[in-house]
Amino acid sequence: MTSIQKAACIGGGVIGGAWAARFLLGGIDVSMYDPHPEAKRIVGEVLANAERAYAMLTMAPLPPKGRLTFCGSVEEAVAGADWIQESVPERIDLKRNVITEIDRYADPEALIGSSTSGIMPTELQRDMQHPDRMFVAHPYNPVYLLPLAELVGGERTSAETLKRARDRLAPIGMKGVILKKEIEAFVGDRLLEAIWREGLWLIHDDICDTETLDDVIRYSFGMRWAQMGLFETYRIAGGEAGMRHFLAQFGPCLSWPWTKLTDVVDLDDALVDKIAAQSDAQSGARGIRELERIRDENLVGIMQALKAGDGGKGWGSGKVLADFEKRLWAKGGGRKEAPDISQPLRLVDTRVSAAWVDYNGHMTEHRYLQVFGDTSDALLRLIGVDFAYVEGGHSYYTVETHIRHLGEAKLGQGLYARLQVLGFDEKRIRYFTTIHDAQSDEVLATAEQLMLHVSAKAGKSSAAPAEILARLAPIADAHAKLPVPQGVGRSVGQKVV
Ligand SMILES: NC(=O)C1=CN([C@@H]2O[C@H](COP(=O)(O)OP(=O)(O)OC[C@H]3O[C@@H](n4cnc5c(N)ncnc54)[C@H](O)[C@@H]3O)[C@@H](O)[C@H]2O)C=CC1
Ligand SMILES: C[N+](C)(C)CC(=O)CC(=O)[O-]
Repeated sequence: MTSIQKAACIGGGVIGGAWAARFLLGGIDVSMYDPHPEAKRIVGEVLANAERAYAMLTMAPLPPKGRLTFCGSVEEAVAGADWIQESVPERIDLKRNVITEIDRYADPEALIGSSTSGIMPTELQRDMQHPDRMFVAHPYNPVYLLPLAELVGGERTSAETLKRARDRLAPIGMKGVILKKEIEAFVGDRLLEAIWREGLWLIHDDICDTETLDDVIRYSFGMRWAQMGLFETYRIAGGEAGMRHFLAQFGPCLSWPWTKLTDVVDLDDALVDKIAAQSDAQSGARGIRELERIRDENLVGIMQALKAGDGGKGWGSGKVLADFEKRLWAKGGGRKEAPDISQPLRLVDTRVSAAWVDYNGHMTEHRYLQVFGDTSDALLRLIGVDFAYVEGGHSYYTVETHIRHLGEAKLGQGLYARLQVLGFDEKRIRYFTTIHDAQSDEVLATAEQLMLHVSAKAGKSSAAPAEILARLAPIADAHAKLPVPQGVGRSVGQKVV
């Protein structure tokens, strides 16, 4: 699979800045051109929020962050780039001129994507010398978290270009979907436009205010749509008879007056004032960056939940995240330098994400187990029990865990975990892990655990092969020289009655 080596972002506002963050956090150098006098500050703030979100999103080893360079011209920015993303304002004349300028200076092999929300690529590529490599890559805000890009070719885009674009997005955790034909506003914005139009009418006609309308979405079908789309959801709504029954039952409603879709609401001053005032009352107490952070925390939580879907394989955007992490582990998970085995192994560094915090305002108990589990996985990778090993039919399963909670961890707090091997034989590994506050090193929790080597096919324990045991033995020997950690062998000792 090919990957992007160097990206150029032309336009660094809401979308261009977030594309830059997606590339940079994917380890890709970015050259940015945006004449806005505050472009550096704006992009810097978007990037800071993106880095915060990634710290919560994944514990897989991200590549070293790419280098961001601000350039004085399109020509300078596109030099050496193999993916160029145009994200200037939604005006056809401006976009066409910018894309034609990109085309003039870019490497002929470079891919040129436009972030346009609705202009047909045929319109945008009209004046290009090499239009075959130009397409729409329509992303969703925030680009650094939401994985989708609609890939749309124009009359002169080659089919190969769209395939190459899709392949290059996967390594940065994105899912490119190729549309069969171009159409204004593509698929996503056609659907959003319908709901947006209807929403404006509902406010105009005083049926509800903006807050009530948003509540209707987020407490109901908005939650459904994060995990299943329109058709799969309605198939289920058809009951056992499925889609045919759904169409038979609700088809006739389509000709009832359930929509004002074809009418365009007049956005006159009165309606603009009304919507702005309601929106201020709803959300004005918080700044945009704060709202972005809240949105990002929620999205991270949803994506992590979806990563566990479908029996742990990942579902929807959670599957894209799982695949992204698989690639990261395959690339960077096997440590380059051997760790210092004379001390308990520092195997995981992480941060408390919003989804980990419970009603007591601190990290909830099962997230400790998640960090302990991630630490066990890191030990296994270290001794050669990686994805390929598991796919080969063998693994280690945890069969016993005793956790002690000694301190609290709060939202955003940095944590790290250290693991000491207590003993092993051909089937078992016994070990002790401590979770620490990254600032003070204070121990917040400990776990004593036992893992068993298994043959997944046979469904029972089996002896680990010699090469795995040979990697484990020096660690266990070194750790045997360390003092036995406090808490080893503890059970729930306090008598309550
Ligand atoms: N905001 C959104 O939710 C989404 C927007 N889009 C699309 O992304 C594109 C950009 O939209 P936003 O980022 O929202 O707009 P924005 O207004 O936040 O950013 C546009 C940026 O382009 C810069 N710019 C203006 N002329 C330029 C030029 N000649 N060369 C380089 N930079 C120039 C501006 O200084 C500004 O920073 C549009 O095509 C929009 O339809 C796509 C998906 C979602
Ligand atoms: C409002 N918008 C048309 C610019 C929205 C998009 O294009 C996609 C999104 O992120 O909602």
